[in-house]
Amino acid sequence: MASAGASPTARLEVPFRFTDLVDEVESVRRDPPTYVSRVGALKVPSKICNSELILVTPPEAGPWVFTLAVSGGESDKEVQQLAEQHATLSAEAQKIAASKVQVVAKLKAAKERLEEIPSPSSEAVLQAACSAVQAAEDRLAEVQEEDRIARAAAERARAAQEKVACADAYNHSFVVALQFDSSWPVKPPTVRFQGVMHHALVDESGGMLMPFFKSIPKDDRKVHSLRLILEAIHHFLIDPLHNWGISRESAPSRLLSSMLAEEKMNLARLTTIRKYALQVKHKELFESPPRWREEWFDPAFWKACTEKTPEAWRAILVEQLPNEVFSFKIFTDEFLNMFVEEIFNFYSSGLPARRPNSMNNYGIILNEIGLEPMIDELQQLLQPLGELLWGSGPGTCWDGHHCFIVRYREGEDLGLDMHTDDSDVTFNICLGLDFEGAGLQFCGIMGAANHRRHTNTFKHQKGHCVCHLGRKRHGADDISRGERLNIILWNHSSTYRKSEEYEDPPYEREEGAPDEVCVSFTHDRDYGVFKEYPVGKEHLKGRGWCPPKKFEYADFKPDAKPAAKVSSGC
Ligand SMILES: O=C(O)CCC(=O)C(=O)O
Ligand SMILES: [Fe+2]
Repeated sequence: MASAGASPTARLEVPFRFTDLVDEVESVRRDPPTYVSRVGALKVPSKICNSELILVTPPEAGPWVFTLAVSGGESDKEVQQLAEQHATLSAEAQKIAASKVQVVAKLKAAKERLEEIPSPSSEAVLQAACSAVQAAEDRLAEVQEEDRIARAAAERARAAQEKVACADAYNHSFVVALQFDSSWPVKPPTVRFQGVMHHALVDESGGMLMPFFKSIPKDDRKVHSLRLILEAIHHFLIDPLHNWGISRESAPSRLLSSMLAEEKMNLARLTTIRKYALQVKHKELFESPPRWREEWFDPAFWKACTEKTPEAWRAILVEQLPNEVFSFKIFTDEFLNMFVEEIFNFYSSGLPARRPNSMNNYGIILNEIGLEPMIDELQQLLQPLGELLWGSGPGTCWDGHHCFIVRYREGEDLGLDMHTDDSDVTFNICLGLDFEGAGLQFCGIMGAANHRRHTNTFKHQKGHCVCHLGRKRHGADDISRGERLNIILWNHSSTYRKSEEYEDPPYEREEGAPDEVCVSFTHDRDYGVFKEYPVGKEHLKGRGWCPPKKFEYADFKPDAKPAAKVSSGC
């Protein structure tokens, strides 16, 4: 928990009262600041990580998590005006610099003329030449001063413009989770950006750092208020250095350059989202707030979502492998057709899209094209299922996701090498289109003695979802005909990721040689013993990490690294 270092007296004067916190939340819901949207409910998380790094059910007294979206829009008017002056001031500075060049040339010419005057010359001629040199020197001094002033003004305007560019890079609604406990309002809540956030001044998981908490203004009672915290988040998005109480001039240059690099990434992402917003095909997928329609879902799935009982969820599940792999029908054809149309519309827009990971070369990250709010909602619809299947760990408290499309067809990617996901629980939904082959092969859980032993094969079916732990080894067989598109949703739980189970999972010695279908050319040290490296992937030979040293099965033989190419020397 971040501490604002409040005095013990204040703690006594303003004790924690849950009803006060609820009142503050409800006041924000009734009358939100212009930069706030998607105000969620105040919820007790289903699990917390205790001091022994074990996930436990929280006690009665909180914590409480409140999520809402805060935008960095409405950038400072004064800064905006300064930015507008930038063009004028730079043009002025350029003009002055050009006239300085002219005056320097004049001075040079006047000096040369003076030197060329023959020695026995009239006093008047000499006098005139000296005056010309003097006048040019005086003018040069004036222009140099003007030049200095104009350059400084242009530099100030440029810095202001940079600030605006920064505000533009964060002029977007970011979902933040505030976590309160009974030290409120003496101490602030933790504040964490839940979605994609490229920013140099937040930690790896999107959490605000200490200087943010130190600078939050307090109310008349000298304690925190929810509105002041929201205002501080909004200001952080507009001008983070000012929010941290650091002037741009005194900020270390390494910090400035990493801020600029992150701003650029965020701006590039928002630029694609903003441009695509003008050419989307199905506006209902991009509504704010997002709204999933009943008719998009298979009726039994919708029933489970609305009934919210374990029985209703169990009724739709097909257990592909006990406790490890499940499937269910999720979408109707109406939704699938619309969604696929939208994806192809994005492909044909020609807008840049980052690839989901190093293995999928033709996918699109859905959070990068403006679908993040929809996926947030989908994740919340699926959360009870996560709780039901893996609620003591990876299936609990999902508060982040990486969601993307994978595409396979002739001439592009055909299948996917064996791997595990950077996901706590993965949902993999088949959008179609029309294809043959492409079985999804499952092997063991990473670190288990049978990690590379085949467990089952799942056959993708249009509109159906298969779910499994991210640590379960899996890979897709090559497609033998047609084209396949799937939505892959990787769910992340920041609570689970703090636990020892996640941080330091057990790792066992492999029980024996792997099954051929389970070996991976990107991960394994012995792939070549079982299969030929695919064409173009030979350089990976001998570079894998799995199984790690000391965890190899008996008689394990690693692949040798390919011999370095010897230059012919000519
Ligand atoms: O193609 C598939 O069905 C599997 C994709 C997958 O596992 C992944 O992208 O992580
Ligand atoms: Fe995967």
